[in-house]
Amino acid sequence: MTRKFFVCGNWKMNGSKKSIGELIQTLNTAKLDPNVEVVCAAPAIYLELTRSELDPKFSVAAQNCYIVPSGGFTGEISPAMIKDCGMDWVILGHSTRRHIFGESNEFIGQKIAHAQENDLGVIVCIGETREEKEKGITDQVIFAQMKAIADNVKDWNKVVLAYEAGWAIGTGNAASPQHVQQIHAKVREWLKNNVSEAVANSVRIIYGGSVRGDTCRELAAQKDIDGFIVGKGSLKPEFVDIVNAKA
Ligand SMILES: O=C(CO)COP(=O)(O)O
Repeated sequence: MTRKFFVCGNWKMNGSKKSIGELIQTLNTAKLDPNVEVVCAAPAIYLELTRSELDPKFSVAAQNCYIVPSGGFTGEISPAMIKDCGMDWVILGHSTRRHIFGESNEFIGQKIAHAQENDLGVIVCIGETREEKEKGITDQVIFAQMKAIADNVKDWNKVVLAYEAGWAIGTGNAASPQHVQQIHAKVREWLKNNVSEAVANSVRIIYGGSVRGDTCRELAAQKDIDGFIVGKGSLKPEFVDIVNAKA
């Protein structure tokens, strides 16, 4: 089964009209591997600007959403609004959301269910913190996250799983290709045992945590690494090299 390589630039809370405009120019004119699906996740306030200026061959993602269509939820945006403004994807469960904003597995599950009801693609992040890794509970943490995800997914064709080594995010040092491959293989095995073999074979599992132009090729060569979610590296021209990691 071939899984289309998937690279998401997660801009997080970065950029301005000027810098985003420049980044979009770079992406629109770059020579990119046509076999790669590329998604840019912009801050909510720049979503429409990004969608209108970025070449239609790219998708655009929101970085979060809420669990109901509308109402008295100051500061939140809904999947219906994200769709209404022309986006196809939303990132859910990013380690920022889990560990700075205290989102639980259960809450992230509710977000997944509601985003799917609105036909939004979901890029769902899983992964362990440094503390959890040191305690030796990585598998336990990831499988609990997977259970909350699987309990809420209706359409696996619209899910991309992102394994983010929490301890590698923003450090400049990615997890080793061997570590990432091992975790991705375990996640696939979990899917085979708890969802189905077809889903285990078809769902894309991408890696995040200090992916850089110079280290992405070795990661991309691993058999269960189907792409990347990229923070800092997605704000620079280097992102083009990461998209082209398999070319
Ligand atoms: O959190 C990440 C992507 O969602 C990774 O960020 P960095 O690539 O900056 O480590």
